[in-house]
Amino acid sequence: MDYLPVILNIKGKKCLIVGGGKVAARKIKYLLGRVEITVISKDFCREIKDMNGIKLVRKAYDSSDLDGFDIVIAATNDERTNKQIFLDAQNKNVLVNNATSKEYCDFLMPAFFNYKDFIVAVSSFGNSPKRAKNLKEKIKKYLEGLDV
Ligand SMILES: C[C@@]1(CC(=O)O)c2cc3[nH]c(cc4nc(cc5[nH]c(cc(n2)[C@H]1CCC(=O)O)[C@@](C)(CC(=O)O)[C@@H]5CCC(=O)O)C(CC(=O)O)=C4CCC(=O)O)c(CCC(=O)O)c3CC(=O)O
Ligand SMILES: NC(=O)C1=CN([C@@H]2O[C@H](COP(=O)(O)OP(=O)(O)OC[C@H]3O[C@@H](n4cnc5c(N)ncnc54)[C@H](O)[C@@H]3O)[C@@H](O)[C@H]2O)C=CC1
Repeated sequence: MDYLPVILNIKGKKCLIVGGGKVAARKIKYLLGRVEITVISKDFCREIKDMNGIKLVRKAYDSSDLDGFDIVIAATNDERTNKQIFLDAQNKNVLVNNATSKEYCDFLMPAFFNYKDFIVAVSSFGNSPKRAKNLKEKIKKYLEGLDV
């Protein structure tokens, strides 16, 4: 497992999300109000359309779309496009997360929650995101009422 857990400082980073469905919407919410966000997609779900403070660009992904960004999240439902985004990002030194393949990610998104002065995050190294989510929920319940 060639992974190292880190806490990424995203302050001032320019973030691109490719894809406009529910998975993109969830990942946008993690960043919303904290960084500059652009979303490129062939179409956008209602939840994304209703978000304030993000730039929406209706188009199919193209390699030049990455220019000027620090971080990209590939969240289309087309694995080939997401893999292409990963390859382009590697070429351009853009940090990349890919919603359809752990193999083509620089970083994975853990299941996480804020707790008091902490953040608690759980990863299955991409092997079982649903179980990571379930474990997160159990830890959350366990911590309720605990004095840390
Ligand atoms: C590798 C990774 C890349 C990344 O996205 O960063 C990835 C990849 C994939 N996820 C898939 C499926 C699902 N993912 C979720 C949920 C979450 N997935 C998240 C992270 C990650 N998912 C990264 C690894 C995390 C780790 O290390 O464990 C969470 C934790 C964080 C977040 O992204 O928000 C978030 C919980 C948020 C929360 O609530 O806390 C659910 C359940 C649900 O949506 O409720 C399902 C349906 C599962 C089912 O139903 O069985 C598929 C198959 C798609 C398909 O087959 O179509 C792939 C692709 C593949 O596995 O190759
Ligand atoms: N990582 C994760 O947490 C999870 C990942 N998934 C996977 O993530 C993928 C996306 O899921 P949803 O958001 O539910 O899909 P969706 O079908 O709702 O949305 C896909 C979006 O990608 C856009 N798109 C497709 N090709 C494009 C291109 N070439 N250029 C620009 N935009 C393009 C579409 O217009 C659409 O807006 C699915 O393949 C699913 O299997 C699903 C659940 C959780």
